[in-house]
Parts: sequence; structure tokens; C-alpha cells
Amino acid sequence: MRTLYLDAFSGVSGDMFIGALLDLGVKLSDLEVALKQLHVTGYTLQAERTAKSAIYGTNFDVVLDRGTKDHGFVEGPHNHHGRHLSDIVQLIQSSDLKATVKQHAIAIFQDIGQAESQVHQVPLTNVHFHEVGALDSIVDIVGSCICLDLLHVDQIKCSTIADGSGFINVAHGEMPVPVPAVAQMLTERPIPVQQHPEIHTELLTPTGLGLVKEFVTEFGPLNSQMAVQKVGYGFGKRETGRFNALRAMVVTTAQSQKETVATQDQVWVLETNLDDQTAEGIGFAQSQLLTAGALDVYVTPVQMKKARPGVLLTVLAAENDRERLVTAMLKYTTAKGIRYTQMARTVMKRHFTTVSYKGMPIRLKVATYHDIHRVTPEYEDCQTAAQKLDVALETVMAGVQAQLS
Ligand SMILES: O=C([S-])c1cc(C(=O)S)c[n+]([C@@H]2O[C@H](COP(=O)(O)O)[C@@H](O)[C@H]2O)c1
Ligand code: NI
Repeated sequence: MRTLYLDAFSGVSGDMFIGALLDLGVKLSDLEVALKQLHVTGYTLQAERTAKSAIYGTNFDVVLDRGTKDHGFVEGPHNHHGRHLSDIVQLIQSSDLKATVKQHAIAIFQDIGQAESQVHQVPLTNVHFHEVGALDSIVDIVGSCICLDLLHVDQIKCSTIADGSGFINVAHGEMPVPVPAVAQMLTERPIPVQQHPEIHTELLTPTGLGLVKEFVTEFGPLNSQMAVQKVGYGFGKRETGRFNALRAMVVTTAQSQKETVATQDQVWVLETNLDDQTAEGIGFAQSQLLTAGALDVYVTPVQMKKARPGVLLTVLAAENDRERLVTAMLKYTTAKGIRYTQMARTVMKRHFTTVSYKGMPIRLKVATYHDIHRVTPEYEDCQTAAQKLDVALETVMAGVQAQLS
């Protein structure tokens, strides 16, 4: 199992995150090529490998072109509100980025947007990304999602995240650290943050926390099961009086005994019947629940009381995710209550391995159950290869399968 471990002893920001992943080996040129799919101009990416406190790492920056308004996009006749959340979501949605990159980036913007909406008490639709201009935020957030995609890891873990203390000056004026958006973003689920009273500045930014919340599935220190393969540093810009960087490590974990032998586990089946929500609302809820970590979400037509046609919304959740997903179901649907039951299931043992097809990495999902073996090329990787090679998806999938036989 290939894991990205984030050692956030000096917090996390968008720049630090991208810097650390570039330092781990993601190519700046690959990031630039992928970012072009967003169809936004007016910026340059800068990545310099340099030493701080005699430790080499990468200083990453998004430099806006001189004279470019910090609206976020090249302004078109219908676009005068480049900083609003809905415009950013629309920009990402209509881009040619990879589907998973789009999905993660939008989820992060929505999370920051929700916090901003709460802090400033403005409707979500009116939230704008005010501090450094939308273009920086877009490139930082989308760029981070691209870098992660290019790094090819199976999971992401993180240490306790350091933040500073005191006050900083930002667009709204003086703000306490953790900054209000960060404090608000911490309210949803337990995320270990440790303030350092001796550091009088911000270490954890809204973008940094948004990335952590979207991708990290486990918090804690390095442990004896983790074999460190590679280390990278992404430098922070603020003067903290200490070594200011995000340390990122690629670690491999031997498959645990449980993973190797277990073919049975427990899942929660969460259900609710809906007869008063629009099709659009149900579709949105479905995508939010998947983003929130549901194993699966599906909708079945049912005939309800008073002869009303309705739907049964079913969510499959991992053992520890029940409460979070029940809350999300109540938040995104018109349901007043959720039924749940725990079910045993038999699952095939699964692991990933990577092969190369015409120079492009394709992950293979290998599933085993007794003498049944199934190898499936990952759809997302085949899609990227098909796009780059300008061939049909089936050509890549068949080519990969042919290599295996
Ligand atoms: O909306 C945003 S991005 C935002 C909200 C707040 C509040 O706490 S409210 C603070 N800031 C500050 O802006 C800079 C840049 O943040 P990024 O996340 O875009 O890197 C940083 O100092 C934030 O604390 C931004
Ligand atoms: Ni704000």
C-alpha cells in the first residue's frame, strides 16, 4: 500500500502542499500541462529548489501576470463576478480536467465557501474568495488535486497539524489565529490541530485545511508499519522563527494481517424515503454524500403513501462513518429521519499495482477471493491515457489487458 504521509509540524497551505509534492517528484511540466485543461490564463507557476536552514526543498508560487485583475479568469462579457463560489464551481465543472480532480477541487471550494458563509453570515451564493484573489486559490486548489493525482498514492495520512497564535492582518483586518475560516472548518469532524503560543502568525490556511479535510483519511504519527521511501519539503512563505515547511513522505505499508486474510466486514446501510425533494436536489445530495465518503449511494423508485411516487435513498457507509453520513443525509435531503442497519458483507481482497502503457502509468486493481482472481485497469488512468494518445478508451483498456495475458 502506497501512502502519502503529511508531517504538518509547521501547518499546511496550498503553496506548501504543491511545493512538497513537486519536491517528491511530481513534474512541474506535468502540472502545467494538466492545469491548461482548466482553460485559465494570467498566471505563471514558479518552483525553485532551494535550501532553508540548510535543508533542501521546493518553494512554489503562483505568480499573477502583471496587469491581470485578480478576478480569477480572463473576463468575458457574461462574467463580472469571478470571485463568487458559483463562478469558480462553474469554471471547474466546464473545464477539461479529469473528473476526479474536478470533484475534489469543487468539494474543497464548497467547504471553504461554507465556512466563509458562516463566518461572515452571507448566503453561500454570495461568498467570494476575497483574500488573495480567486486565481491564486483556483490554481492552488486545482493544482494540489492534480499533483496528488500525478503522485499515484492509495491513501493519505497526516500528523497533528501545527498552527500559530496571536493575530494576523488579512483582507478583513486583524484576525485571530486560527483564522476564522479555519476555526469554522474545524467544526465538522475532529481534526487534530495544535497551536504553538510562541509562533505569532498563521501556519494553517483555509486552503491547507480544505486539502487535508478532502484527502486525509487518518491522523497520527508515523508508526513502525510505515517504511519511508521518499521525503519532500514544500516551503511556507511566512516568517515563523522556525523551519517553515510541510514535509511530505511517500511511505509503503505492508498489508496488515486483517487486509490480507479478511474477506468479511461490516457496513452500514442507511436509508430514507423521499417524496418531497426535487430531482435536482436528490442528484446534488447523491454527489455530496459520495464526496462525504459514502461507499455507495443509490436511488430506487418507490410508491409511497397517499399514492405519491417517491424514491428510496440508500447510502452504504463504512463502520466508523455512520454518524457523519446520517448527518450529511439530514443536511442535504428533505428527510426528517434516517433508518440504518448493519450488514455483514464478503469482499474480495484488493490491492493496487501499476503498469506502464505506452509510457503512461495505469493502476491495476487486483481482486482475489480463494481461487478467483480479477485484474481491472483503473478507469481514470485509462481515460487520461486515451485522452493523451487520442484513441478510444477501449483501445487503452484492451491494450493493457493484452499486456497482462
Ligand atoms: O476565504 C478565504 S480563502 C479566507 C478566509 C479567511 C477567514 O478566516 S475569514 C482568511 N483568509 C486568509 O487569506 C490568506 C490566504 O488564504 P488561502 O487559504 O487562500 O491561502 C490567509 O492568510 C488566510 O488566513 C482567507
Ligand atoms: Ni473571510
